[in-house]
Amino acid sequence: MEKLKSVIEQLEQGKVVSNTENVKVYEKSFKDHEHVRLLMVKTNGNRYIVTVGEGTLFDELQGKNIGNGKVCPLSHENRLVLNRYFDFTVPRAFGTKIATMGLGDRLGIASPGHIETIKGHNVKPILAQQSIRELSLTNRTMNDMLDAAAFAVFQEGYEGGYGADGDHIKQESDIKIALELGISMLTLDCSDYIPTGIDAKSLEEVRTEFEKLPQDIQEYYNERYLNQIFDVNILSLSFDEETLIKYVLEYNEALNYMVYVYNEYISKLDRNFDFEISIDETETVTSPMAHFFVANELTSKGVKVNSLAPRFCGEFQKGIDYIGDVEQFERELSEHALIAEYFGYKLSIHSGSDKFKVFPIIAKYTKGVVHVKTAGTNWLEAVRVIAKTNPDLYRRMHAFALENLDVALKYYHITPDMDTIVPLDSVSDDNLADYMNNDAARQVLHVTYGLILTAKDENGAPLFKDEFFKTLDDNEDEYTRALVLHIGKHLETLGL
Ligand SMILES: O=C(O)[C@@H](O)[C@@H](O)[C@H](O)C(=O)CO
Repeated sequence: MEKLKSVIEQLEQGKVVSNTENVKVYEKSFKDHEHVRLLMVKTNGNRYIVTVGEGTLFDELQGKNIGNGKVCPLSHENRLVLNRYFDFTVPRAFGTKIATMGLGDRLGIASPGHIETIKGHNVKPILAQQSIRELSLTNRTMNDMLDAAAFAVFQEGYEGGYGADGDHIKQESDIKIALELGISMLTLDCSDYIPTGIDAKSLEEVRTEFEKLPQDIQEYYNERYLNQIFDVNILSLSFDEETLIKYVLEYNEALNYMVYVYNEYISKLDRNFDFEISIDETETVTSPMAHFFVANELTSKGVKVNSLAPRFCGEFQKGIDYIGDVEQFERELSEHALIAEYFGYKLSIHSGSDKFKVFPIIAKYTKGVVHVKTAGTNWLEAVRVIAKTNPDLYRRMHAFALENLDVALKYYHITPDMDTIVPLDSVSDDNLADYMNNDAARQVLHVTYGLILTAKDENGAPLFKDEFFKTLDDNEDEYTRALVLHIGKHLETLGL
């Protein structure tokens, strides 16, 4: 702390503060706000906001008084203070007219690199984006995610606006918490309400199930869809009995939940908000017709969505390129895009990490109005930095990931070809980062992140976490460069 005395003095005198041997200064964070000066610095691996001046902002920030100033940790309480005084640190909604990119940060340290990455691109960043699955696997809270993003925008002096997505939320209790904490976007995951296997059933089988639904529901759907033609942009859609019945059986319950959540929570918010519907994390592929059916029902019930994530044909597995028939994908995506445009929301592409084969197709049909989510690839870039800068740690993490893969497969669907992973003892330190160019190794490291970050030794001490964060902190510029390169490639291929 004493090392920060001279920073305080220089701030008081209105001097430009520069790095010293012991203190890294985040120059872009400097703010002079109503007689209070603030600057973010790092010393001994810890970041602080150093402040001098007088007034309520100075008084409200909590920290240690040194000389005439104060050294404030990046605590949750101090984040709330920044939110009250600096609007740009508060997450905001972006509506349906501009592209947005979900930049999930499982570590809470990637956002400075993401902010650098989006410069010069036509996209707004959703810097805070974590699913309940990710938060529980990493032992983090929604507030940890929000704090990290707000401090990152402050550190980088980024005033262009960012979003915070409560991603893949299923339970009502989690919706309530996330909304109260100030998220600007909610991704409602309806997969628990979408039964699988309906598509494979015969007309007779599904008809029997349909007839078990209340009479008024059956009539409602029959009247609305049978013997009708729907003109959707250049598409002309009509439903036969079997198709309609299957969609009703697949989506009726999910639709009820979407409508309920919208009426109960989203429509009552007194702030702009991005509401996303996700029907992607299920084995039931969303055909363009099914997409239309869901969207048409939502619209008729007054539900306003900002984006919708279908389950596309083929496979969007985590951390690797698209698997499947690219021509079929193009045909279907073009229709999904027309449907989204017709209803006035953005198509949302989940598991958007590394889908380079299909990004140009997505770019062509969504014409710069799309939402793409990434998360795992940002973690994998951190792992790449570890492989380059701390080979010994990488080796231990890699071995641990292979040993514990089975546990991680309960949470993620991946199909890595394990035979393509070169044995660790045959790879020199200089080549360890090449594992991050091998699909199977990427996937193994991708899905085991939670296990790696929470593993403990026999004394209960973190097995990797502390060393992992220290290594990345010592190499923060390297991590930023890696993200600029890799996520930059995403943005360029997406034409954003
Ligand atoms: O791993 C997760 O739970 C999330 O990051 C993803 O499912 C997220 O919604 C996503 O699609 C990131 O690519």
